[in-house]
Amino acid sequence: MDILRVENLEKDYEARAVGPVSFRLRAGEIGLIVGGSGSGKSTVLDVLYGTKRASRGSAFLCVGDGQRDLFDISVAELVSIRSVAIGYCTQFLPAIPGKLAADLANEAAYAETSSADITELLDRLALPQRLWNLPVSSWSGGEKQRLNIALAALRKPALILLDEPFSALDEALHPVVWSVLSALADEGSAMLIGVHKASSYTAGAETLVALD
Ligand SMILES: Nc1ncnc2c1ncn2[C@@H]1O[C@H](COP(=O)(O)OP(=O)(O)OP(=O)(O)O)[C@@H](O)[C@H]1O
Repeated sequence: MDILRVENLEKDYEARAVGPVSFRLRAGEIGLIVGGSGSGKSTVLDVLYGTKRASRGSAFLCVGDGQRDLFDISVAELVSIRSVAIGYCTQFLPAIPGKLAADLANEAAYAETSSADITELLDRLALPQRLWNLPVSSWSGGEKQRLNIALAALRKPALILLDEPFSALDEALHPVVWSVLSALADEGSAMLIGVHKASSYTAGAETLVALD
């Protein structure tokens, strides 16, 4: 089943930045948007999340029993759809001063998620306990990036957008993060990941959009 169907997405700034781009993403599929710096990966993810407006095109997302065009809905409906169906891991976690990882994780998790499950996930992502009671604003870039992924993994939305999820991580952590993303896909979340290039650890993910 297609969870997302994008048709002729275009984004212009002063000049054309992206498109037209069309692709489909199935439930449980990991799809890549591949392209060099400045090719438009973040722009595609931003317009799907609604932080930027598409200039033309459609993006049909399965919501409940129907489909909604993310480019043709009210702000209120977009906010409501995001809260249940879309997660966005940007390259940088906008940390609220004073917020602890434990607070963020508890807010993201469903009521039935046990604290042992949260602990296990943070451990798997190599986020040791010594960090949990430190404000997230003091964490390193790579630690924040992994926490962002942990928060998405706890929410398990139908669609997760990830912008360069490996950019601040050393190579040893790439398969660690990939295994968490693969497990999420196995549970049914579809993922769209912007990366500079496909690599060995992204094996199994299809390149849906090649930009340049
Ligand atoms: N608000 C804006 N106004 C004008 N041009 C913009 C704006 N935002 C992005 N661009 C341009 O659009 C193009 C695509 O940018 P985008 O950030 O999507 O690229 P990217 O592939 O994600 O790059 P990177 O890998 O470096 O993060 C770039 O040339 C960028 O300068």
